[in-house]
Amino acid sequence: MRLNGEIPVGRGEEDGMDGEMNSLNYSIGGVGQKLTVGYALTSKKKRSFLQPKFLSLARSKGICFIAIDLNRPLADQGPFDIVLHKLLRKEWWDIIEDYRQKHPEVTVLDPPNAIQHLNNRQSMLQDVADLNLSDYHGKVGVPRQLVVKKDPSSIPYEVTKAGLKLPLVAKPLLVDGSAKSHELFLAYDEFSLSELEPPLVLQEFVNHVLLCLIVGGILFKIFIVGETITVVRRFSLPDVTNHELAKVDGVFRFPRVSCAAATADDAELDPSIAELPPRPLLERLVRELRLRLGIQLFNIDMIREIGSRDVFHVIDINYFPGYGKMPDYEHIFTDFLLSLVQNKYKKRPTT
Ligand SMILES: Nc1ncnc2c1ncn2[C@@H]1O[C@H](COP(=O)(O)OP(=O)(O)OP(=O)(O)O)[C@@H](O)[C@H]1O
Ligand SMILES: O=P(O)(O)O[C@H]1[C@H](O)[C@@H](O)[C@H](OP(=O)(O)O)[C@@H](OP(=O)(O)O)[C@H]1O
Ligand SMILES: [Mg+2]
Ligand SMILES: [Mg+2]
Repeated sequence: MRLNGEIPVGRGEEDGMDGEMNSLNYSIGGVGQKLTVGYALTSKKKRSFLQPKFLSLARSKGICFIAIDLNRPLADQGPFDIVLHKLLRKEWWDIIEDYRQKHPEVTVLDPPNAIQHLNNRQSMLQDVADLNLSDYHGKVGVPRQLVVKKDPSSIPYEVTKAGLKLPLVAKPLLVDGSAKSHELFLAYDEFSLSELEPPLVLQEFVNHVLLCLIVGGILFKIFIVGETITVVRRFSLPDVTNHELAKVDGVFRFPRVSCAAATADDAELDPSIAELPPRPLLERLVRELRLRLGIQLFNIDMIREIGSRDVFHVIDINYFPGYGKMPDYEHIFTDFLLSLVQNKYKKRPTT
């Protein structure tokens, strides 16, 4: 588990993949090993992930990145050892699934059906809930939540029927990498929720600040790259007090909190807030989720329940998150890519 400084990166617009072809092809550096990674990423993801320092380290280790041309059949490109992908286009899912089935020798990161499980905020947390991790160096659960598919007028009734406690965080049901899917609202009463546009997930807000700090609570962002776990601390929303709840009505859109600029790793924090979740708990959670989800590249957002030391809630899981801001991502990622191929060779029977 590493807790180094963050790598500053600018943000770009959210869009699909641009029309560029092979702009990041690199010849293989002077090492014996060759590894060809095809990538199909949004322009934003390319900018944040394929940074010059990473590409040059990869090149020195014999890893070559090739942009996949979406205007040509995938099977005519490569050959690739690994395909890395995160795109907004709907047509892509069928293309990559078909390719994966016809080319089992290529490691596709990650399988499209597994990613789709994380692209829906209802199914995303299901495996954590099913795991029922309690009494294992702590407890991990998920907040109670309700899905509203259509008819916002039924929300007040549904919220009361489900016994959900206010305030509620309203999140778009589907997560597709677009800015809209990250538009979140905090609702102080159930009636105002009818103003929002379904499909939505209404999630109980978990208070997670120990003292009434002005800056807000702390969120643990747990980055997973294969077997490697890296945890960083980010600032989160402040608690909602009962006094505030009684006084305020309405739904309020909140800005992107807990983004890379909200790093709390260098902040002077009360040790009871800053203490990371126990390592054995994280290892167990990640091992189980990797197995159940069938995914190698994701992160988990976790908060510690107010007043507890070891009760945690997972509130979000993201596929292929902003690794460009993960400390030491260059080394972690290149080692991971190389390990995939080494493992493949190890598994091959000798003739
Ligand atoms: N149930 C909750 N209880 C307390 N705080 C929450 C809850 N849900 C979300 N938050 C706060 O809102 C932030 C954004 O929520 P969430 O992570 O679900 O959104 P997102 O758009 O999927 O974010 P990401 O950029 O990580 O994909 C969290 O980092 C946390 O600070
Ligand atoms: O790096 P932080 O601040 O933690 O936030 C990330 C989000 O969690 C990811 O969801 C973003 O990836 P997508 O835009 O592909 O969903 C990711 O986008 P990026 O990789 O393009 O920076 C980031 O916005
Ligand atoms: Mg999040
Ligand atoms: Mg998310």
